[in-house]
Amino acid sequence: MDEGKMDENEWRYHGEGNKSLVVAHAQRCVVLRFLKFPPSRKKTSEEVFQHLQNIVDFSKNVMKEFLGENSVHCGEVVQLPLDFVKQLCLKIQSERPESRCDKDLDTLSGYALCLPNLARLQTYRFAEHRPILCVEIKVSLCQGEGGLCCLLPHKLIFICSYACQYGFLVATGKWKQISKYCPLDLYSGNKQRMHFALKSLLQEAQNNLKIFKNGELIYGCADARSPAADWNELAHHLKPFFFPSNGLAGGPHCTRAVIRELVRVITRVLLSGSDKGRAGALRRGPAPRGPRVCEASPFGRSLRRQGKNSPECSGLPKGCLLYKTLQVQMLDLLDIEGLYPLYRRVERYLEEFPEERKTLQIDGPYDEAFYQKLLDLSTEDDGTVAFALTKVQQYRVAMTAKDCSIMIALSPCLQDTSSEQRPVVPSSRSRFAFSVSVLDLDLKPYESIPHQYKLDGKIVNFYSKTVLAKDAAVMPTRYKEREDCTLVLHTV
Ligand SMILES: O=P(O)(O)O[C@@H]1[C@@H](OP(=O)(O)O)[C@H](OP(=O)(O)O)[C@H](O)[C@H](OP(=O)(O)O)[C@H]1OP(=O)(O)O
Ligand SMILES: Nc1ncnc2c1ncn2[C@@H]1O[C@H](COP(=O)(O)OP(=O)(O)OP(=O)(O)O)[C@@H](O)[C@H]1O
Repeated sequence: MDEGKMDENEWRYHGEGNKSLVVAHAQRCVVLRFLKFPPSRKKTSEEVFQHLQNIVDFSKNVMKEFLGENSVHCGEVVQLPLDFVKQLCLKIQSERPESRCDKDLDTLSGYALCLPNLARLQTYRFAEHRPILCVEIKVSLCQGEGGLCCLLPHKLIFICSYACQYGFLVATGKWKQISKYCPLDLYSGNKQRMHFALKSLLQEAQNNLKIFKNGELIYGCADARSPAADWNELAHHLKPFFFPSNGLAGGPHCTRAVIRELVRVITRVLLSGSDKGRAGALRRGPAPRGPRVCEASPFGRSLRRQGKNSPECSGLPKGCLLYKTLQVQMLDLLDIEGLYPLYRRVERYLEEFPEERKTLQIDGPYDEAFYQKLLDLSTEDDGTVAFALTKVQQYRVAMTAKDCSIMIALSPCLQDTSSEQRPVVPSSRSRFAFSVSVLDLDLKPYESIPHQYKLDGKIVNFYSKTVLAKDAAVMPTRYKEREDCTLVLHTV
């Protein structure tokens, strides 16, 4: 990219989250990822540069190590002409969803990240000329055992932390309605449960699912408050990919068939082995944690009705990206209640020795030494700041993996599949070359720990009150269906 000759007309709005905004080049397979800040909180150019460089270093030295070379794209920091950034900002403003406009794109520093456009191409080296379908899944919280345990009249049940949080977010108005999606189903490795999770995401995409065709968003909410998407329209877009040469008639039968194919292909891709990463080698204590069954998932409830109440072992193949992200999510050997006192220990130390913040690598550099310390999974607290710090850093990395997105790109194979350079996944009427990547691997800031602690307290409070008050108006429908809880016990 020639940063000297930038023309805003060659770039278009692509998407944004809470902290960054992405624009894509109209012809080339690259994106620019800008930071966003609240209007009152501007940062200096040096701070923005350092923040972006930290993102690159963390991807390169930590996440690439854990998740593998091919799944993580670190990108590079680029400096752009300020005039270009200002014009670009004006050009895209009208396309931004209203709910994201509480923060402004950083137009002052001139720095951004340049990354491959994962919605358009499959690997860095390979420029695509074929149609590309791309599915982005924000996996969301999937702690092995995080969540709430409730004591019912006859049994103890478990609600995963995702369901707890979403029940809370629906009640507080952030999301329209509770989704049937449960990360524990997606991470179960059981095909039926994974199909159910993916269909649930397709029904209620919220901020968890987006589908792009040739780089354009065709499905999923650009805005939390967008109306529900239409399966018939989605099937119309997908039909040429999954039923290329047959005259499958339109209508509900066709829609179902196309959606079923999509769900099957995505499941196969998610279960496929990817390149090496060291997450699988993370040593754990005697009882390995893994996804169990969540009461809030209709699938989980039906398993319980069949008497399959005990946690299932994770059936994910070790080489697949889901397995590796799960291992990183489980780096938090302590939940937030256990971690908070350790965070306070580090805080007290920093209050006394503020100059130590740098040596402790609280805000970077995220280098090889930082990575090595993450591998220490000991749980015996010797009362030191070093122990507390390791747990705090592991917690931050685990939170990052819980909030990342997986991007799956599918491109129909040419007749001669033997010439494919990449792995191939079959569907019933076609074959796709595919790639799987991970997005949004920005390390959660140290300061997010008190936020998590407060949020956790609010969620527990919300559930205690909701369950105990049996408030039919606030209680999500699927909790209403079951017996009332007599007591919400504790977070686990
Ligand atoms: O605060 P939470 O738990 O609601 O999670 C935030 C997410 O909200 P969600 O629960 O998915 O609706 C939030 O997602 P949205 O912006 O709502 O799509 C972000 O992922 C946020 O991360 P960051 O601040 O951008 O690093 C997430 O913040 P972190 O807590 O992971 O830092
Ligand atoms: N390299 C990329 N290629 C294609 N699309 C991308 C790329 N990086 C980001 N995007 C798109 O831009 C969107 C916003 O990016 P990202 O998730 O990194 O933002 P964020 O503000 O960090 O998100 P969050 O709110 O989850 O923290 C993504 O959902 C994805 O659709």
